[in-house]
Amino acid sequence: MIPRALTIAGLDSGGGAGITADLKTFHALGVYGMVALTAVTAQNTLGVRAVQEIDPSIVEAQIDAVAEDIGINAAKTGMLSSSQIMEAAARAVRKWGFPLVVDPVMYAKSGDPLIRPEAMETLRRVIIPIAKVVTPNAPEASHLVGFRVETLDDAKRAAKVIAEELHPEIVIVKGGHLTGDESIDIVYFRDSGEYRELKALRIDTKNTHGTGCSFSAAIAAGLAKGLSPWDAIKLAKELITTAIKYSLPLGHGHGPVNPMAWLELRAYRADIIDELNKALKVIEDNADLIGNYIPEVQSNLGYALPALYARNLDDVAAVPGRIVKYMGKAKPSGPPTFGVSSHVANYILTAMKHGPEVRSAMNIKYDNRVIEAARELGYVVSGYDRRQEPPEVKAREGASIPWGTEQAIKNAGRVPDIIYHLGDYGKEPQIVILGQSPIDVVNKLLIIVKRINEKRF
Ligand SMILES: Cc1ncc(COP(=O)(O)OP(=O)(O)O)c(N)n1
Ligand SMILES: Cc1nc(C(=O)O)sc1CCOP(=O)(O)O
Repeated sequence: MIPRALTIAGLDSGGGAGITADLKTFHALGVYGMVALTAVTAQNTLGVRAVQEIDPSIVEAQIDAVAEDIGINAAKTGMLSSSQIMEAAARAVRKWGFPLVVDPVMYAKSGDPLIRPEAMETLRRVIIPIAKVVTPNAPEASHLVGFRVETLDDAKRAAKVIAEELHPEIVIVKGGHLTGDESIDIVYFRDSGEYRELKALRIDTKNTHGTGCSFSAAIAAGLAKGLSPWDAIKLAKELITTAIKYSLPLGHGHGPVNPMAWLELRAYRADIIDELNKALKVIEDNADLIGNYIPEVQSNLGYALPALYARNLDDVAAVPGRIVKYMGKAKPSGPPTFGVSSHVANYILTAMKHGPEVRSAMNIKYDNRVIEAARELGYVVSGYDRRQEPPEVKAREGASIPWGTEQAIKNAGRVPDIIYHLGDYGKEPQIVILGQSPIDVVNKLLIIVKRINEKRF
């Protein structure tokens, strides 16, 4: 049966934190998500404007309702703003006995408070002691222990104090607010007294709204799936690092992290390979026609992840060993794979900066008839002169094609359908056909080639 997890948390109307972040995270990890809503916040990326707490008896009733009927394999708490809500949640947790991850939410990213001052003591006395895992960031840990947590040594000391004084099984003092090239979380196991560290490269972004929510939800999802606490924590660190890397630049403040990236990246990668395979089949079905247009350097057909995810050459799939000319026919050398193209991938990544929907391209042999036919057919054609390439660009590995593509886009005033160059010393002239998908590119090529063939007779 599908694992089931519950979030006991607040609603962020901006969709970045609270229950919406939690549900996205649960589902990204293949866990069915349920909600016990504790508060409605009128909130966006800039701050919290208003809060309406839910009646504590309704919070408890929500937990009872889903526990009785659907079952809860693990849960997490987020915003618990009052002592009464905390007492109600704690009663239900004790009654049903599921493992609990506590994100001790105190302030929003904007600095606005999400807990009543008098509830701080209830958080310490009632909620944290029933946690399997508690996940304070450095400022939250400081509030819980009464000293400033600014260094890794402070974080270690705070984790031990929280475990010994408040009795959760595992304490994670998160490193997001600390400094250094790496974000290091300190994990402390109360029973064994053991410390472990979780490290990830620090990602330079202001769009971190919902980080703590998604991280704690991911741990709860891992526990719901039956992972050991340590495996659940490691999985959560991977998910949140991906969610921050691909966070969304929305709003004017701290944009939301993107837990769906965990799922979307896998789905898009599979889809891209499928689409390339379909287009390569069309090339093989027209191998004689297309064989005449394979250049000396061979051809490649590339397809990039959507703009949010396309950062470098590894995010573009193409044909390893390229599309060769064999016995006069076009023949893909191998199955489409990510990270195997540099030339075609660079055309695509540069074009995407100007037209994010243009995610595919194929290079063919330069032939003046292709340029003429493409123009007659109404395609936008634009060239660049490799001989004009500045020496500093030439000297930089991999810089020539981005430079040339920029020139061609500038000349056309938009991303063209066709980019060509007439070569340089030791560089074969090329034509590159661009499009939204590999099928779009191959269709353009076939339309052009058929037009040339029609004109011959
Ligand atoms: C309703 C609600 N719950 C929790 C938060 C905290 O989220 P955020 O401000 O992004 O901070 P972390 O998730 O990183 O701790 C909130 N703002 N609203
Ligand atoms: C070698 C080469 N040069 C091209 C140019 O346009 O200058 S296209 C090309 C072939 C494709 O290369 P890849 O497999 O790295 O995409």
